[in-house]
Amino acid sequence: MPALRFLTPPGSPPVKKSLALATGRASDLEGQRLIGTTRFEPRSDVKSILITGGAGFIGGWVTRHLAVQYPEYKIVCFDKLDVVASLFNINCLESLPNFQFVRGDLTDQAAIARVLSDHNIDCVMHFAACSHVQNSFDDPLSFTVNNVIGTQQLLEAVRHHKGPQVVRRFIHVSTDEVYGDVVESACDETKQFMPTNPYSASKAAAEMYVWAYAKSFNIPALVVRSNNVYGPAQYPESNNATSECTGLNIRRYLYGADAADGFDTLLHKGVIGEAYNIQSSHGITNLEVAVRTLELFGYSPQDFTRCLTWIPDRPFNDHDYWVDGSKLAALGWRQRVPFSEGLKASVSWYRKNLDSWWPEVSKTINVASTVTTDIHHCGTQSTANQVEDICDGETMGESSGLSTPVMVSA
Ligand SMILES: C[C@H]1O[C@H](OP(=O)(O)OP(=O)(O)OC[C@H]2O[C@@H](n3ccc(=O)[nH]c3=O)[C@H](O)[C@@H]2O)[C@H](O)[C@@H](O)C1=O
Repeated sequence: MPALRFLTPPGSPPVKKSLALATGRASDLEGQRLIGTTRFEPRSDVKSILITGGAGFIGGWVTRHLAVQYPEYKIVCFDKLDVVASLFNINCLESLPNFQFVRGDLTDQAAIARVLSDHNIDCVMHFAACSHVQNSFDDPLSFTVNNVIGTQQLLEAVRHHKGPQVVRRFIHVSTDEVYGDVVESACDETKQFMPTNPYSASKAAAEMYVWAYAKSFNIPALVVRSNNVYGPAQYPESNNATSECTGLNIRRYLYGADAADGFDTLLHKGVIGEAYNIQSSHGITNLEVAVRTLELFGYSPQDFTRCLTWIPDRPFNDHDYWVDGSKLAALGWRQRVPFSEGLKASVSWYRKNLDSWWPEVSKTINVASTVTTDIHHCGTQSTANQVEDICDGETMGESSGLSTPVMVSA
């Protein structure tokens, strides 16, 4: 099979090593491509889609999904390949004639302009961003540079892109975090932004530029604010599966395949000028995530307390992002994968692939035998009691009767 056609702007570091590593180890995936299930009638006004951050986690799921499900579209993945990205996320596409990878940085407007023109881009899906909240407390300005200035450089390049094709759809990937803490009841897309950390502030700022460019320069934009996405091929951001705060913070988890279906639905059916929440109905506490993960690694309840340690919490930690996803549901999207099955698929995937995806990380994690989970303690209930409750089934739980995740073999 031809090697991936990686085009890199002049002066970029050679990708040969990681390319050989990537293509050489495609077999580790047993040819599996992790994608969603939806396929719509291709749009007549879209031929060539630029996916920024397409070698990352959520961007990777959407890149694989669109490249495999839509041979009618040219899919151009633009990624700077920072530490959280991996060529393994896209090397399974190497044999597809409609897929192209271009290495480049969003803050380089000229590089973006070249890609827009060289590939006659008429649709942009903007995933590239610094996304790890914890890191934004330590290095907030890099989030401004990458997420705000990077988005504006992209908008400027799109604004000035006047090739034979102009951009007809600009899908901006925002986040549910722009709302800040949403605990009392589900919020819809009209809720006021109340970002509480440097990451979510940078995403809120980026959205403001998108809406301003839409108004002033007619950028045909729609915005997506998703709950937490999880699943195979997510960079393991910390050495342990750590969970901060009391362990009782809630997140609503969406398996990668369901997220890919959500973005696919919005690519084909989303209305320009609108924002859409992607809502997961599976809310679960950090502590329960940790306990469920330990169970999947074969630990028994008496081991849990030994594996759970408390470390300092984030400066501020949103308790929940309870969003209402009715607008997207009205377009026909449904969440399919229950958290229990998605977590099982994820754990099994990491046990098989972690050491090849991110060798430098896997050296610090002995995935096979040790999963220690750090829980931030600022609550009153002791770990043991909380863990007991979870083992006795007193948990957030999840809706049942959803089908298993889809993995397409080559
Ligand atoms: C939609 C957003 O999802 C992600 O942000 P979020 O902070 O909600 O996700 P995390 O996975 O970083 O944290 C979830 C939850 O677990 C705690 N935790 C996480 C990682 C870790 O190493 N230890 C932890 O204790 C954390 O305190 C949270 O309460 C995504 O990163 C973001 O881009 C989104 O847009």
